[in-house]
Amino acid sequence: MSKTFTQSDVASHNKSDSLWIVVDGDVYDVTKFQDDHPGGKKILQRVAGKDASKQFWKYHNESILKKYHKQLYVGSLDTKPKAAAPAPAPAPAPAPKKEAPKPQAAAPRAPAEESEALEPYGQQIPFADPSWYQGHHSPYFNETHAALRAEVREWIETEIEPHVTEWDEKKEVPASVYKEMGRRGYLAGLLGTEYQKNYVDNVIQSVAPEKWDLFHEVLLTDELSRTGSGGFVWNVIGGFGIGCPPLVKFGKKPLVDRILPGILNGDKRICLAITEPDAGSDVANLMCEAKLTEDGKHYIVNGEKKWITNGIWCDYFTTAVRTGKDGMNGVSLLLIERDFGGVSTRRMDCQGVWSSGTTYITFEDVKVPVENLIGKENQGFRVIMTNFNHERIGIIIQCLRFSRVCYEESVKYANKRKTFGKKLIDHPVIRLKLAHMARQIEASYNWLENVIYQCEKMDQTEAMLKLGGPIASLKAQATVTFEFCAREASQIFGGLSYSRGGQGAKVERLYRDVRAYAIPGGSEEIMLDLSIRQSMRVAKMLGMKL
Ligand code: HEM
Repeated sequence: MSKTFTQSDVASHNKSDSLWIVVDGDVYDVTKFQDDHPGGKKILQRVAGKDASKQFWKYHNESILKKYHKQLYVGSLDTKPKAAAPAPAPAPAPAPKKEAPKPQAAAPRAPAEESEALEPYGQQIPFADPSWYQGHHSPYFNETHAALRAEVREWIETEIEPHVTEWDEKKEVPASVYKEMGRRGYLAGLLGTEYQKNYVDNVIQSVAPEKWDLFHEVLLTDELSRTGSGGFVWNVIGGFGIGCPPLVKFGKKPLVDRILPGILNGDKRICLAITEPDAGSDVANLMCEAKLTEDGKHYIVNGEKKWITNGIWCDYFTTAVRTGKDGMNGVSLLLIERDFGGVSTRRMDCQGVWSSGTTYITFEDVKVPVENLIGKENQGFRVIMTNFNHERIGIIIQCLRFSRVCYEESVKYANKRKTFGKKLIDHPVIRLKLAHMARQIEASYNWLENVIYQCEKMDQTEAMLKLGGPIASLKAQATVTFEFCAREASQIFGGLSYSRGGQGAKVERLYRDVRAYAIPGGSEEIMLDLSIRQSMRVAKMLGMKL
């Protein structure tokens, strides 16, 4: 139980050799911390023994208290109202008894039930969360999504968010976090398929595997992205989210059975290695070669891959290689294992997503058994194309939440910062910025919901044909929205988003992360062009009349 103090107890600790302050009814002993305080010790000494809530909130955001609470908190004022007991942390549910494992494709969703609006959730800042968080009706989200939301948000707010800035600066997230993603059963639900319950030790606590749908996947990625760090999100699901689905959907069963449990339980890491120093969006022209040995048992792989997310930490590389003639019909996918030897990885220095481990890879005479071929020889391009839709949807979800983070941070800051005698929010020019951010976020998110619903309803081939165009267009829409919101938020935060850390930390970081979303997975230019070309081609096939 925490200690209780009176106001006069606190007032007696008003000197630098014993310096206490009160923030929101909680008492902090900052005696030892004062020399390390980035804002200076004098400023703390001026409020020694006093309630410093007002001053504290002027200069910091919530994550500071979460981060320093354990180190500095000594008790609460006797006048502080008692809070309700926190909900116990979820213990992951064991996976059901294992049957012969079989990867499943997404099943069509049951017809939408007439939905009651869910209870409002979160801080109720208009447009800072999707509208169903504010008690609006939704045909897509129900109680199972709300339960998952509560579970993930609790974890992110207590264990992740307070450390994200530090991890970004260190360019690394502790390995225990990816492990925890597996332990909580999250990885098995992020593949664009049904929940892979037969391959994990623990299934997600709050949603029964048979109730899992693509909207749970959207929600999980969305809530992870509230950290406001592309580096964090890509660290935990970047390589996995694009490298693992081809294995699950097109890998041979013995290969899947052998390696998938290690990946989904968070013990092993996988990434997607397609891009090369000389082949980005132009995938059909990649050069990394795989030659079949004379006995037909192995491929010998030689070549380079560049900008590969998570590569430095990975055990497995879902790799695009040239096994045949030039162009798209000579491309195959191979699952390369680091243990085969001949695989070297080095970290690349990039503008953004610092903690994601962007990697340069060289393959030198790597001997890969033919059993590790994913899909059919020379037909890898189709697998890559199918995978692109999942990758792009991930990018869209993240970009839209990052846009919301920029907007939410701006709204909060605009409500406390005063200039020319008024709060920022009371200046019409600032409200106009917020309004332009919100309208783009909401329009894009509503389009995303529609696309996800179509993915649920269509089979894979139909989805690849009919949704390739809209998803490409929405990817461009999402990255442009993100860039706009990061820019406008930076203008609202001013100097605080120009320096790193502190109140503007999320905005400054996200501004640097923008290009990591606008370029990979298909640049905006390629996406917009493809959206029309692909949609026209499909419409022509389906009988478009011009
Ligand atoms: C529990 C007590 C406190 C802790 C743990 C704390 C921690 C920090 C940290 C980590 C920063 C670096 C910037 C950031 O990450 O936000 C900072 C900056 C600062 N703090 Fe504190 N602080 C505390 C109390 C206070 C109080 C009571 C005041 C004012 C009376 C204050 C004034 C400032 C100022 C002026 C800055 C510099 C802000 C800037 O760079 O714009 N701090 N503090």
